[in-house]
Amino acid sequence: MEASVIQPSFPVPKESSYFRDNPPPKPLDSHTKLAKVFVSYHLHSDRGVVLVTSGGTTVPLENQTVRFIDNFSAGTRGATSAEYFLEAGYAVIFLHRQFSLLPYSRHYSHSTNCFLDFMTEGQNGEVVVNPGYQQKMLGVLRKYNAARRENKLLILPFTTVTEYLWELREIATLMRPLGPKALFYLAAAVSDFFLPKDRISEHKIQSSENKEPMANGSSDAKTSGNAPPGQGKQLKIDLDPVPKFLKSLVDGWAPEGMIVSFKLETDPSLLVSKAQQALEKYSHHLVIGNLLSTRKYEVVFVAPGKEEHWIRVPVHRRIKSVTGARPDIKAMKDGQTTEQEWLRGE
Ligand SMILES: CC(C)(COP(=O)(O)O)[C@@H](O)C(=O)NCCC(=O)N[C@@H](CSSC[C@H](N)C(=O)O)C(=O)O
Repeated sequence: MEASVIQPSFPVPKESSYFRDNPPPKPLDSHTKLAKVFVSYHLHSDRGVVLVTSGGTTVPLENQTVRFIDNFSAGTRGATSAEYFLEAGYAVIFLHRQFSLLPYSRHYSHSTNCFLDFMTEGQNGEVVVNPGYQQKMLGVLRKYNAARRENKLLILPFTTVTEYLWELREIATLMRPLGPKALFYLAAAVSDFFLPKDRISEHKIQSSENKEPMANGSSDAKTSGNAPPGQGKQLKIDLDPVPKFLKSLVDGWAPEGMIVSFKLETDPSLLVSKAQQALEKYSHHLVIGNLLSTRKYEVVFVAPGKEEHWIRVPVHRRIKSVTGARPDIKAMKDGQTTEQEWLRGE
């Protein structure tokens, strides 16, 4: 199937119509109750609370979702930053894409750095952490247990962009009494487009000729036209733009909070200007710009009235996330590779 996205011809839906037409997620009530108790506890402890959002949002193509459009994010930025906020004394609400990386457990995930690789069977059949990892793992475990013991970390999941926006609005509104002690650190990779409820197929979109009629007669995500012989039908998807919620966050949901948002680009020539545009458009306190290819090693801070400020991890301290390889400084010195080529090779 070929997919081609038709640029939306609809005006951006206003926030109220979006939340009217796209029902709240089922867990919202329970999440809201947990967040309310959490915020109240830290409000009375006079402690700052950070809402860290992390991971990518999905746009389902069917109600009984088989296919969806995803925004790239492993959750590393959000999970790592949450740990630093906790160490700085903040309480953290970690609103994350379900199954993406979490604070502390991110060090020993199921895939990279698989936790089973650090364990062996002891003499009495007990599970033992290999001596070489005891110190580091103990440090992570102590911080994790302290965050839980002191009730300083609340972890809430989302999956779709609609779930994310409902959760963000509810939690931001609950944080309003914190005033300037509320901080929003928006590292989640949020969809700009979505498929409205009234135009989504109930069942799996069929790719063959004998496709089921669309559940409600409409068929925005539909197969039509013939692909080259021997292939299935083409899939054409007509998406609507998601409301510009970053503005609402400042104007309505949490007017006194401090807001840090992220701008993700792939074209270096666009990054700073797009981050500056976002800063002016949304009146945030800081926009952190990053490129997909170098996001682990460099970011640019764009703040009102200040020159752009780059922060870079020195080349010799960089490790490839997948292979764990360290940079080939000699090859770079010999001109056999450049830093950018090395970075892109990860
Ligand atoms: C996702 C990453 C790159 C981290 O990666 P992992 O460590 O692998 O998790 C993060 O640093 C980031 O840029 N996050 C923000 C990405 C993003 O979607 N930014 C939006 C702004 S938020 S979506 C804003 C909405 N459309 C509106 O205009 O209101 C953008 O660049 O446009």
